[in-house]
Amino acid sequence: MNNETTQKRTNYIEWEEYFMATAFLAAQRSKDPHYQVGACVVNEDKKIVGIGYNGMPLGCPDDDFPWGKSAEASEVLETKSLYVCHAEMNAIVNKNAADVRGCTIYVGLFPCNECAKIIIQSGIKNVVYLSDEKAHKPNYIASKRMFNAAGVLYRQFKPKRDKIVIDFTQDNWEESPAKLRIS
Ligand SMILES: O=c1ccn([C@H]2C[C@H](O)[C@@H](COP(=O)(O)O)O2)c(=O)[nH]1
Ligand SMILES: [Zn+2]
Repeated sequence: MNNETTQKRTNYIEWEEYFMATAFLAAQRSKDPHYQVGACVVNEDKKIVGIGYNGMPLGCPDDDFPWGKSAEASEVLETKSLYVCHAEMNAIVNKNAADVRGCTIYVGLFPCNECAKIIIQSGIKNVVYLSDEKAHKPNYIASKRMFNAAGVLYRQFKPKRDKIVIDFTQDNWEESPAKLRIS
């Protein structure tokens, strides 16, 4: 008996899950011991045109620059804050399209004021974020003020599932095709 299925799969991830998961995968490249942030820029045709994560600038070795955060004002040069490129900035400068006007940026953490400025100036029109845990801080309040004034729409991503797990072990491709566990 031929039990080949002719129906399409139904357990596939939705576009928004795909873009946010791409941002989260990029975040796994981050060397920041406290925050791993990823960002994914998507155009109006649902094509990914830029990906980035928080990291040291090109030519600034991860092992030579500081990753600590708190310090006396006199020691600020030995904190990451003066050096790290934020995920949003990297995703925008890494773009593989002429520009990112009208795009949506998917990001794990609501953008800070510096990223908000770059987002606005680049022409990105929508921000989809997961965490807003820094919302009480002045620079994040400033981000919302600028987005509101500039007409950049922002909304929180509400995941329909807790996990998307990528598993590279592949015993039998046909019997268990995509080793992507969704829960
Ligand atoms: O818009 C943002 C804000 C922060 N990040 C990254 C940069 C740092 O590595 C961490 C923590 O930020 P702090 O300013 O030290 O709190 O998160 C980012 O990528 N994008
Ligand atoms: Zn930022």
